Parts: sequence; structure tokens; C-alpha cells
Amino acid sequence: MHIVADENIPLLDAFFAPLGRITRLAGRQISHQDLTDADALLVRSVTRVDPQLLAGTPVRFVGTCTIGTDHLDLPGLAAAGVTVASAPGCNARGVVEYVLSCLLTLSERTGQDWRARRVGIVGVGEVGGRLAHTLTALGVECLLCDPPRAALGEAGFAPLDQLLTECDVISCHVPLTRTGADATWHLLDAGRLVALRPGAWLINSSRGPVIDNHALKAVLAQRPDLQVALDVWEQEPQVDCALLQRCALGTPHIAGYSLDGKLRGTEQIYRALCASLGQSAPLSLDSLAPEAGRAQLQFAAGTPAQWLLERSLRQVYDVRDDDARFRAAMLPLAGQSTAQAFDALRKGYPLRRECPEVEVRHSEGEDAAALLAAAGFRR
Ligand SMILES: NC(=O)c1ccc[n+]([C@@H]2O[C@H](COP(=O)([O-])OP(=O)(O)OC[C@H]3O[C@@H](n4cnc5c(N)ncnc54)[C@H](O)[C@@H]3O)[C@@H](O)[C@H]2O)c1
Ligand SMILES: O=C(O)[C@H](O)[C@H](O)COP(=O)(O)O
Repeated sequence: MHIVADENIPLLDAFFAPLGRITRLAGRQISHQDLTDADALLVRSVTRVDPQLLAGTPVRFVGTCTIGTDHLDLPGLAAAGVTVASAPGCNARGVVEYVLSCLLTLSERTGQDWRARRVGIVGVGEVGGRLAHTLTALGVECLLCDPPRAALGEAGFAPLDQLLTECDVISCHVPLTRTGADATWHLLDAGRLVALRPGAWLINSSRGPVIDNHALKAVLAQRPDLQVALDVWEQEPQVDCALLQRCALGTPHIAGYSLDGKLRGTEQIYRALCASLGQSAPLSLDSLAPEAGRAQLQFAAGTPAQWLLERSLRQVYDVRDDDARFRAAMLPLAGQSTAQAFDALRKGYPLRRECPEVEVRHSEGEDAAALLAAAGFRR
């Protein structure tokens, strides 16, 4: 079979070469012409896939090695008889570690203890659910908003407007949807942005258009008390540099960019393609995941528990590094296209592993052990 794939999918050869011939292309440039004799198309989030792209081609399988599916015309592809697979949850842990790093950083800058802030989680699926679980285990109070789950009769959810008025931090983890009662396009519009509590922290690592970026820029001009961390941008790869300058933290859509998250995405799509072919899937990350970046941290006796946790989290992922690289690349381009520089930062993203790949050695008591376990570290 002929597989056309985004060149940024890791372990493409290891997983897919046994299934057929692979053509690697830049995700944003995959065109109808590239697919004239392709049987399967493997993408990440930057390739828009709809029936027009596949019309008249033999492609019968589309796999996206990502959580988000807003770049796929799901109803259109289903109607065209194309099997579509995504990778639910693959990089959820990376996003949680990004949010934790934002909390640590904003805490340091404002002098407000992150563990004492009430966090509102908007969208409580793979990412939001894992974030709620982790924060609760770390002793942080969370309020949850998920109208689709509430409509199914599940308890424990509050309306978004209640989160905005009662929470010190709002973190968005919804899919981007444009239609229906719970559409998330501009979910945080001007009216909701002004309702944020004084001194609130707002974090968006879902999709850019979930926040009205134009309104956010205007609100930030009036509300310097707000601390905003954006990983996703309404027009990305174009970035509004004036908005970036008003944000406390800015990154190029890398919240989930741990190596582990990307690898799980590849493995999940490998399994889905094998299933669609009616074949077994003998390969797995158990044998293919690399050792690189796995680490061991050692702390001297007498290290306070929270300090130990924060140092360990910083070692695994520090959003300040990504923010500094992003500003250095974007801000000189104000008024020009940022697309190439945005994509270059993502393509050349440094190696990042997740907490379970890091062993933390210490001789502290149960408090420290419990905090580290809650964050997912090995001991
Ligand atoms: N920045 C990144 O690197 C990155 C990484 C992973 C995922 N994402 C984005 O995060 C999104 C969420 O990921 P996930 O794995 O948790 O998805 P998910 O589908 O598991 O969960 C999404 C949740 O949002 C809820 N929801 C839908 N509409 C809502 C609304 N109007 N208000 C509140 N809740 C609503 C759903 O009911 C669901 O429970 C993805 O769709 C993707 O766009 C971004
Ligand atoms: O939806 C997802 O899984 C994430 O947004 C993912 O990290 C996007 O990465 P990309 O496909 O753009 O490389």
C-alpha cells in the first residue's frame, strides 16, 4: 500500500514501513495531487482533510496522530466512506504538565501560591479530566464545566459563568466546534472576558478560536491585572504580536509536545490502520520508544515537599523556555507573516519527556512522596 504522511510524525518508518511504501510531506502542503495513488493518509493537526482533498483518489483511511479533529471534515469523510481515526488522549499528560508549569510561573511572578487558587476547568474530557484529577491530588480546589457531560446526567459540573466569577484560574480544554448548543468558537467572548475575576489567570491550550483574540487584546489593554497564557492562537500560524506582548506567557501550540505524547499518537494510528486492514498490530512502543531524555533527579535531605515538587516539575518542563524562544522568534516579525517561524519552532522542538519517564530520588517523608506521585513521577 502507499501511505502519504506528514513528515513530522515520529517513528513513521518503524511503525508503518512494514505496511507499505511511505511518502513524507510537509503537513500544510499535502494536496490532492499527492494522493492520486495513495491508500492511506496520516496527518497531524495542520492538514485540512475533506472529501474534496480525497476526491477520485484511492484513499480509504485517514488517521490523525492528534487529539483534536477540527481539521477533519468528519461528516463529509464518513459520507464518502473513508475510515477516520484520531488519537484520543495521546498527549493529554503533556498538556497537563504545560498547565502545571504555567501555574508555577504565574505563581512566582505574582506571589500568589498556585496551590491556594481555585481552578476552573472548561471541558472535562481526556485533558481536562486528567488535569482535574492531578490538581485535586495536589490539593488544589477545582470547579468543572462541561455542559455536554452535564446534559448526560453526570453530576459535579457548574455553568461557565459561575466558573468565571468564582475561580482564580480558568483553563480551557474544549474541542473547537462551530455549531450546536455547546459550540466553542469564541466561547470566551468580550462579555465573558470582562467577567473574569480581578487578578485572574486565563490559560488556553485548546484551540485559538475558543477565545475571541481581538476581544482579549482589548480587554487586556484595560485589565493589566489579568495574567494570560496562550499556547494556541486564533489565526495560527499567524500570531498577533500585539496580543503576544500583552500575554504573560506565549507558546507556539506545543502544550502537548512531549515526545511521549507524539509517540503515543503514532502508535494509536498504527493500531487503527492495522485494524482497518483486518491485520494484527504486532509493533508497540514497549520496544520502540527511545531512551533519550529519560532522567533521574536526586535531592539532598531536608528539601521541603512543595519545593521538591516544583523543582522536579521544572526539570521535566519549563514553559518559560518555550515562552522566551517564542517571543524571540515572533516579536521581530510584528506586522509581517509569522507562519514560517511558527512552524520552524514546532518542527525543531526540543526533546521533552513526561513525568513518568523521570525518577525522583529523595529521602523526604510521605508528604513529598504523595505530591510527586500525584504529579506522576516515578520513585
Ligand atoms: N495545545 C495542544 O497541544 C493540545 C493538545 C491536545 C489537545 N488539544 C486540544 O484540546 C481539546 C480537548 O482535548 P481532550 O482530549 O480533553 O478532548 P475530549 O474530547 O476528551 O474532551 C473535551 C471535553 O470538552 C467538553 N465540551 C465540549 N463542548 C463544551 C463546552 N461548550 N463547554 C465546556 N465543555 C465542553 C466535552 O464534553 C468533552 O468532555 C482538543 O480537542 C484539542 O483541540 C490541544
Ligand atoms: O490536538 C492535538 O493533539 C494537539 O493540538 C497536537 O499537539 C497538535 O500538534 P500538531 O499536530 O500541530 O503537530
